[in-house]
Amino acid sequence: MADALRVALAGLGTVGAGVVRVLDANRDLIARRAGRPIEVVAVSARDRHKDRGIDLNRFDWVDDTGALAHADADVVVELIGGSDGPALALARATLAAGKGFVTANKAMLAHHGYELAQAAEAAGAPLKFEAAVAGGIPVIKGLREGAAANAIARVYGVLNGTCNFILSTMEAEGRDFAEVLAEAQALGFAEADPSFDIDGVDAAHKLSILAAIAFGSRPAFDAVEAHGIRGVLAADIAEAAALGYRVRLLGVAEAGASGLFQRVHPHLVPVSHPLAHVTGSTNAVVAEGNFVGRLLFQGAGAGEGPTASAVVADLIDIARREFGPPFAMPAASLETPEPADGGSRRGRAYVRFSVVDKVGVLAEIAAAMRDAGVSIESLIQRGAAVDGSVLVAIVTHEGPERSVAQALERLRGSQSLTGEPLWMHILG
Ligand SMILES: NC(=O)C1=CN([C@@H]2O[C@H](COP(=O)(O)OP(=O)(O)OC[C@H]3O[C@@H](n4cnc5c(N)ncnc54)[C@H](O)[C@@H]3O)[C@@H](O)[C@H]2O)C=CC1
Ligand SMILES: N[C@@H](CC=O)C(=O)O
Ligand code: NA
Repeated sequence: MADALRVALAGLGTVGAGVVRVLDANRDLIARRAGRPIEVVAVSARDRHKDRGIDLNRFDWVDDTGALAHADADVVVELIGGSDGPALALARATLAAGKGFVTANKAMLAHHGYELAQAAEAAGAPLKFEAAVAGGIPVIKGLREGAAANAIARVYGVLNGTCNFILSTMEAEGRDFAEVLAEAQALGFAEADPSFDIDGVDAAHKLSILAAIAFGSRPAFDAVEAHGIRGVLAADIAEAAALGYRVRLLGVAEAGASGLFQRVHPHLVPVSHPLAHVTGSTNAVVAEGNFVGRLLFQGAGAGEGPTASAVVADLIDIARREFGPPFAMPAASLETPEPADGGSRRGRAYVRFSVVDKVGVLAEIAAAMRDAGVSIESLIQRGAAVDGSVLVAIVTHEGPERSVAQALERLRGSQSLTGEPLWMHILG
C-alpha cells in the first residue's frame, strides 16, 4: 500500500474529536477505499488536558496552531471556526506552503472563499469543505460533480440544524424557544455564538457557498439578505399548522435576469412539500437543474458523527488525488453577479401582527394593506392575548413583495402595534 496521507488537525471540539473517532473506527476500510492509510500526526487545540475520550499521546501536540502549516504533514484540517483570526491565518499559510486544506468553516469560506480558492489554485493544492454546508450530506460533491452538466435555476433548503431543531421541536412539543436552543447547544449543533444560528447568519454563510458552486459566482456573504427565527412564536407555528403549513428557515438562491437573488428567511412550507418533513437537526437542499430536474439532498446537517464523516470523505478524495477547483470552476471564471432586487419577486406571504385589543385595529391593518395594493386571502384574529396583545395573522394572495414591505412601512410606528410584525414567505 502507498504511503500514508499525513494529517495535521487544528481543533478538537465536537467535529475535531469526531474526525479522530471516525479515522480510528473505520481505519482499515478507509485505507482500502483511499488506497493508502490516513493518519493524524499532529494536533492543536486550546486545552491540551481536556478529556475528549480519545488518546492524544500518539500525536504531536502543537501549542501554536499556526505552526501546523509547517508540520510534517500533507494536509491540514481546520476545525477551529471563526471567519478570520487563527483559522484564516492557518488556511493562508497552509496553501502558501503547497499543502492541502480541509475545513468545515463556512464563515471563513463565505467571507474569504474566493481568495482561498485562488491561493489553492496557485499552489496546485486541494481546498475542500464538504462539512461546511449541510454537515454530513454530500451536497458540495453532489452539486460540484454530480450536477456539473446542468445550469441550475434555483437552489434552496433547510441549511441550519439548530434552527430546524428548534422549530420542529416547538412544533411537536409546544416547548419554549430558549429551552430548545439550550438543548441544541448541549447536543453540539449550535455555533460558538448561537446568534449566528438563530439570526440566519450561519445559513447565509452556507447559502453563499452553495450559490457560488451552483451559479459560478464568487462567494459573497454580503450579498445574502439574512433573517432569523427570533420573531417566530409558538402561536405562529400553530397557526401555520392550522393553515396546512410548517415553519422552516430556508435559504434560497435563484439566478434571474436582474441578477442573483440570495436570501435566508423563515418560510411557510406546504405539508405536501418534502422540506416540511425535515425535522430535528436534519438538513435538506433542493437544486433544480435544466437536464437532471429536481435533486433533493437530505441528511444530518450538524453534530459530531455526520460532520466528521464529511471531513474524512474530503481526506479520502485527497488521498486518492481526486480534487478539482473548489467552487466547481477555476477561480478566474467565477463572476460577481448583480444582487437581484427581492422587491420585484412575487409570492404569497404570512404576516402576523401583535396589536392592542381595541376597536379599529383590524381596519387600520386592512387599510394599510389595501393602500399598498396587497390583496388579502385570509385574516385570522386569535382572541388569546400574548403579553396583553392580540395576534392578527394575514395570508396574502400572490403579489409583489414590495407591496407587503410598503404596507408594513405604513404601519411602522402605529400605536396599535405592540411589537415588530413577523413576515414569512410562503414557499411556492
Ligand atoms: N458542530 C457542528 O455540528 C458543525 C460545526 N461546523 C464547523 O466546524 C468548526 C468547528 O466546530 P465545533 O467542533 O462545533 O466547535 P467546538 O467549539 O466544539 O470546537 C472548536 C475547537 O477549536 C479549538 N480552538 C478554538 N479556538 C482556537 C484557537 N485560537 N487556537 C487553537 N484551537 C482553537 C477549541 O479548543 C476546540 O477544540 C466550526 O467552523 C463550525 O462552524 C460545521 C458543521 C457542523
Ligand atoms: N450550527 C450549525 C452547525 C452545522 O453547520 C447548524 O446548526 O446547522
Ligand atoms: Na456537506
